[in-house]
Formats: sequence, structure tokens, C-alpha cells
Amino acid sequence: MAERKVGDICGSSASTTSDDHPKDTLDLKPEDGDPESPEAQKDQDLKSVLVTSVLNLEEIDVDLYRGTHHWVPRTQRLFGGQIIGQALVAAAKSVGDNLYAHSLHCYFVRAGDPKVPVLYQVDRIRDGRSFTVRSVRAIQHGQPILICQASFQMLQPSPLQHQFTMPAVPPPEDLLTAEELIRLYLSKPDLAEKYKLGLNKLLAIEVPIEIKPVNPPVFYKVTASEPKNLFWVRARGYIGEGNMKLHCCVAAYVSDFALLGTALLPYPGYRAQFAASLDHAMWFHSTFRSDEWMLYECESPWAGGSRGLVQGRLWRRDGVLAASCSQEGVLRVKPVTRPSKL
Ligand SMILES: CC(C)(COP(=O)([O-])OP(=O)([O-])OC[C@H]1O[C@@H](n2cnc3c(N)ncnc32)[C@H](O)[C@@H]1OP(=O)([O-])[O-])[C@@H](O)C(=O)NCCC(=O)NCCSC(=O)C[C@@](C)(O)CC(=O)[O-]
Repeated sequence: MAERKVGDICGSSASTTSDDHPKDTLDLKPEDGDPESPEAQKDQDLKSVLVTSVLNLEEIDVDLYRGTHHWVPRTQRLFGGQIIGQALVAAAKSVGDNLYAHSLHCYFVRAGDPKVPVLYQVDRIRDGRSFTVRSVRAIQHGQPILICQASFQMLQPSPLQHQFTMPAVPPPEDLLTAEELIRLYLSKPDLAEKYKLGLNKLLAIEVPIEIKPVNPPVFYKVTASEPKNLFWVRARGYIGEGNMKLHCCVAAYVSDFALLGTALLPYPGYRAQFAASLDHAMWFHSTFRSDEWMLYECESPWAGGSRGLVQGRLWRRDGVLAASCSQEGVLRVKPVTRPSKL
């Protein structure tokens, strides 16, 4: 992959065009003005549920927050991206407006229980001159389910700037969303009932993320492929500019979606019997808007020992690398049994 020089890195504003650096807070309150006005209500309705609900933590005490759940995978263990995003929100609450998230490292140590909220206990590890570090324990039933360290940095531009080149793919306007693809499959006249049931279940899931696969799978024709995947992704609803920490929290939520499955692509003869993220690391490189289409480039360089390593790169539409992530997960599989042709 060729390397190329880029311009702005690690800016502060969430916009990808303006030069202004609006106050970067995690304030999730409605915009200024009368919160009851029709415009504010409309804006609130359009606001992404990730902002109004999932990443809107309740403050219980100093450095202690409570998060609720919006969407839970069929595995009925809390979605890893939700816990990471909420942990980063909690960490960022005690960090100044002049500091920006640049990395986080997490371990998922227990399955999250969707029947109870999650508490986030923040430990203020160090406030340095340039870097500030927070440690967060996500707790349920008195036990940690996730341990996360997050680091924040002041804006410190540098002459050392390079990045890989974004893959050349069709723009999102030329592709179908996951829901549109499912409806296309459901429109097949000869579709078997069992497939209809599964596809309608998928349609009913209210995932607060919009996805457009670059290479949509041929319906129920699973063939082996390289452990690489590309899709356009964005938060559903409006988030707006000037809240870079919040956009990082949304990107953390998004980054765990459909990532681990990349490691299964070369093995159509197997299906996951038990799959769960073990750890997750993320680096934020530049400003971006998580409520605008970004290209998510996923690949799995290695799998073995009932584990898979997956890596992702989130690209802005203008080709700037916004964020990178790495994750290892447990992958325990069993052979897919197909009905005999006889
Ligand atoms: C990872 C564990 C479970 C390790 O914890 P542990 O105590 O070492 O557990 P384990 O690995 O020995 O056993 C875990 C399960 O695997 C089974 N098992 C054991 N050995 C074998 C074997 N050889 N062959 C087949 N099965 C085996 C074992 O029986 C058990 O099944 P269960 O009793 O729970 O039904 C724990 O640390 C944990 O739960 N961590 C949290 C993981 C997590 O919740 N991650 C975030 C959510 S997952 C996610 O969001 C990603 C994904 C993929 O779900 C996204 C999406 O759904 O799209």
C-alpha cells in the first residue's frame, strides 16, 4: 500500500473542513435556545440515539457513571462496542477541553449482562504536561466486565506526517444499505420460509449504525474469501460538529461492529459456536464526523488457537485516515451441516 503525505492530523474540531476549533466538550445537552421549541425537538428527534441514549451516561458520583443499553446482540451478552464507547465517555468527562483522545486499550474480562446497567469507575492515573491517562473499570454485579486505559493529548502538530492510501471503492451513494440488501433478498419469489424468518429477524434489529457493504455477499451462497472486508459506515441520526471526543466515542462503538467476523471469511464450512472479543485497541489520528459516511477497512492477518486477530482502519471520504483499531477474539467454531443433496 503506497504511503502518502496528508495535511491536518489530530485537529480538534469534528468538522472535516472548517478551521475553527469549537469548544470540545462532552456536553450532551440539547443545543442552545428553547429546548421545547419545534426546531430543538426536531433536532432532538434527529439526534443520533448514540448521543441521546447509549453514550449519555448518568453521573452517580465523582468519577462514577452509569450507562444503559440500546441494542444487544442475539448472543445476549452486551455489545463490546457499547462498553468501549461508554468507558471512553466516562474517561473523557474528567479531561480538559484542550485534550483529545488519541488511544485506548481494553480487555473484556466478563460477559456484560443486558438485564442490569453498567457502572463506570474512573481512576485519574496521571495528568501530564502533554498526555493525560485515565483507567476505567466497567462494573456489573460488583465485578469488572471491562478494564480500559485511555490516553488524551494536547494538540501538538509535527512535520512527521504520513499514512497509507485509502482503498479505491465505489462511493456510498452507489451502494445499498444492509437493510436494502435484506429487502432485496426477501423480494426473491422462491425464497424458502426459513430464510425469510432469519432475514426478517435481522431487519428487526435496531442497530444505531448504518452500513453499506462494498462487496455484498451473494445471498446464502457462502464461498471462501480472503479475511478482508470493506464497508461504509456511519452513526444513524445527527451528531453535528464541534464534539471530537464524542465522535471518538461513537467511532469506538462502531469499530467493534462486524469486525471479528472478518476472521471467519476464509472458512465457509464452519460457523461460530462461541465468538467474543477478548481485547480492543484503538488509535485516533485525525478529526472526523462519525455521523458522516466513513470507509471501514477490516482485515485479519492471523487466526489460530481458537483466537482470531482482526484490524480495522476508518477512512474519511477525502482519504484521510481517521482511526485504526486492533482486536483479538475467541473463535470457537463447528462445521456447518448442510442438508444432504440425496
Ligand atoms: C472470553 C471468556 C468467555 C473467557 O472466560 P473463561 O472463563 O476462560 O471461559 P472459557 O473460554 O473456558 O469458556 C467460555 C465458553 O466456551 C466454552 N468452551 C470452552 N472451551 C471450549 C472448547 N475447547 N470448545 C468449545 N467450547 C469451549 C465454555 O463451555 C464456555 O461456554 P458457556 O459455558 O459460556 O456456554 C471471558 O473472559 C468473557 O466472557 N469475556 C468477555 C467477552 C465479551 O463479552 N466481549 C464483548 C462482547 S463480544 C462482542 O461484542 C463481539 C461480537 C462478536 O459479539 C460482536 C457481535 O456480536 O457482532
